[in-house]
Amino acid sequence: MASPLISVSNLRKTYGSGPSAFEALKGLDLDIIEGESLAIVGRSGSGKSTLMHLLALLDRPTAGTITLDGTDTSRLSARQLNRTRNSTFGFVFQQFFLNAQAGVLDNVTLPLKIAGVPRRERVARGMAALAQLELDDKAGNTANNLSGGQKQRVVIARALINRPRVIFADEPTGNLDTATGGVVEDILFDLNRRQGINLVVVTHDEDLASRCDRSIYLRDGLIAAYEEVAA
Ligand SMILES: Nc1ncnc2c1ncn2[C@@H]1O[C@H](COP(=O)(O)OP(=O)(O)OP(=O)(O)O)[C@@H](O)[C@H]1O
Repeated sequence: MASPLISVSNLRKTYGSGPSAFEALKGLDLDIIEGESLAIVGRSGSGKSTLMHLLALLDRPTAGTITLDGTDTSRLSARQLNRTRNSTFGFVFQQFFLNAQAGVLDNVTLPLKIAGVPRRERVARGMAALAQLELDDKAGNTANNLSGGQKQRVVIARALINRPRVIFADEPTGNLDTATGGVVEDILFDLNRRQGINLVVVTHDEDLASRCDRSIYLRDGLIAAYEEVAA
């Protein structure tokens, strides 16, 4: 069997301390295999976003380990974590997190700017990413002047700009109508199949979950069930 890209062992996350402490994750074990698509599902409050934030190295666990490509991430400094996140992961969140006043191209190339890539290369790679999402004609627009589906495609272009190994998507179609959401889903699964980019999707949408290779169901901070979807 292929070695896991991300391996999680006895993962725990407690928010707060003392009497108000809340154990959101209670000891999870999970391997994410290179190239797979994984849905994280479960009721509100079951720990889905907490798990995704930890997997994406946006937050640190209270206990347990997350190994990325053989590296124990607890050994990385804040700076190394930032660099690893920026170079390895792309993010597609429900609320877009676009700078509404900035241009589409500037939004898409922001991760490259953070990484110190020179402007000429930023523009070339940004335009290529926008072309991939059929948005190159919108490069000069401000992000505000786009439809919901176009905004989510800009977010995907930005997620792709660093050629990520994993895209983390939190309710990626939550703010979109069914048809537009379907287009965004198709783009994400196409990237997974054609480019081998891992997808980790938090969703309440059963249809979206069923398109993933595998789902895990969280209940009260633990994995209650695993489900493989037949190819
Ligand atoms: N910063 C925080 N401080 C205290 N408790 C928190 C914090 N973040 C999350 N929690 C609690 O941890 C639990 C899990 O939250 P989480 O956001 O991971 O759930 P979720 O499954 O993603 O929920 P939803 O589907 O509603 O987004 C919840 O009970 C929540 O109230």
